[in-house]
Amino acid sequence: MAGLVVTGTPRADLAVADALSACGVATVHEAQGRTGLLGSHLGPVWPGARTAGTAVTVTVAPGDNTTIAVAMEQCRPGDVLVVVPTAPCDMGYFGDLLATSAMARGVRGLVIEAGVRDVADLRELGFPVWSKAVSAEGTVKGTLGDVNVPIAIAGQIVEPGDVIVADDDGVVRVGRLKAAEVLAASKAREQKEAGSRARYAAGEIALDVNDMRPLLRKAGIRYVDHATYLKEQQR
Ligand SMILES: O=C([O-])CC(=O)C(=O)O
Ligand SMILES: [Mg+2]
Repeated sequence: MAGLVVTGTPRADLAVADALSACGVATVHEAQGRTGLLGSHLGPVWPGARTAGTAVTVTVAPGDNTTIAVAMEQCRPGDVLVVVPTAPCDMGYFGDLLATSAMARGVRGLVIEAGVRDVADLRELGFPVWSKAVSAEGTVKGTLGDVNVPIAIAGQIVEPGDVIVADDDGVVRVGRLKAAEVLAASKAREQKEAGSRARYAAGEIALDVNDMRPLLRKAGIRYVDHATYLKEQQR
């Protein structure tokens, strides 16, 4: 039965969320063992959007945004709304009015596996949104979903209070209790990449920076000069 609103959900540490945001989605995804990435069909509705915060999870009935209004009351500064319909329906559940309300409550963004509208206003407001679709078609009100229960969205399970990190590359979820560990791994990866970047800038190529030559030999790579290649073709 829908209509459940769980209150008092523990949240991940916002300082850790901010530090993960500085590392970026790609680094965080790699650092947590290439897990947690939401499907690439969720993209930023305006370029340059970047956020991180703690998930307030929301299920909505298809074509009905009632539960987003219910969830807004549960939001605290630093939260990110993570919304999925209980059956696919890409209508515009969220626009500039709900964004204005969210910003007033300190909500840092929206991730939704469905549609949003008023995109020019969302960009103007600077409210970051990652969605599956843009649709001017509005939703109705009256049927309930749930707030702050675990949800399946874009191929991942998101638990309320998890860290959500989102930027131009997509959206990644980091488990609340793993966040500090993933941050340490992300920082280590950033340091390693800084070393690689310096070598690339100095003219080295990936084959050497990543020590790939033994791997190529094992895979059977063969270099032939052009004349030999032609002769081989004529055989
Ligand atoms: O009001 C709605 O249903 C969604 C919307 O367009 C807004 O938030 O501005
Ligand atoms: Mg609107």
